[in-house]
Amino acid sequence: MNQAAQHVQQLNPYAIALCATGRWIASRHWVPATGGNFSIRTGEHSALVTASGKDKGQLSPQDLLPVSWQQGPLQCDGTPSAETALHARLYQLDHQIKAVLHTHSVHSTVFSRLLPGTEHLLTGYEMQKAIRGQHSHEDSCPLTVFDNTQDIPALADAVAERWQQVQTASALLVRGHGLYVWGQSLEDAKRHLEAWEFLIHCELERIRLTGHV
Ligand SMILES: CSC[C@@H](O)[C@@H](O)C(=O)COP(=O)(O)O
Ligand SMILES: [Zn+2]
Repeated sequence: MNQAAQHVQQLNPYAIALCATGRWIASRHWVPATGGNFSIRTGEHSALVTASGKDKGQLSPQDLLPVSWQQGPLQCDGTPSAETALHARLYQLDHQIKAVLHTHSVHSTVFSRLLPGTEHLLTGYEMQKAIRGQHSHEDSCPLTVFDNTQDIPALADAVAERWQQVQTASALLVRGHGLYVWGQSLEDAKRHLEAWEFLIHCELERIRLTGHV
């Protein structure tokens, strides 16, 4: 087996795990119509990233493309997610991040459009403790909101500028677009995704019932 084939084989367990995660996310209806993208870190300056335009619930290992930013600019043989620059920036901002999941659920999309400002402070939910670093329902956890743009490097810059706040939630919202979560393992990222979807759903119900954002 040549070196390239060996490298691909070594990455296979990561790819298989991410494909299974994609099926679970799709079963929750959080990645309709090819929306969303996922990645898993494979080194200090590299990750496997979903190929652009794929159905994220029907991924196979060859749909996960090795991407490197070792030399600065992103390098990949193929067309990785249109949002790869944001994934790479998250890995650069925190070396402990091992997986990034981006979804387009109805709840996160609608919720992001109801928020007037650039952050939403969440407090009072036991489920907050599913977020790394949150220890009590009495804590307040800021979920940072960014305006949508097709300029992903600019979005990545905006995230870096507000990283101190953004990192508290292990998640961020892009208005009218969707949710990004990450974790120190794939399981961590999955837990953050499920917890944030639950919290966002609760907040939407609260807003519906009270009329107050
Ligand atoms: C189906 S439109 C969604 C895309 O514009 C984008 O936001 C997205 O999440 C998926 O893009 P992709 O390039 O497949 O990773
Ligand atoms: Zn998207």
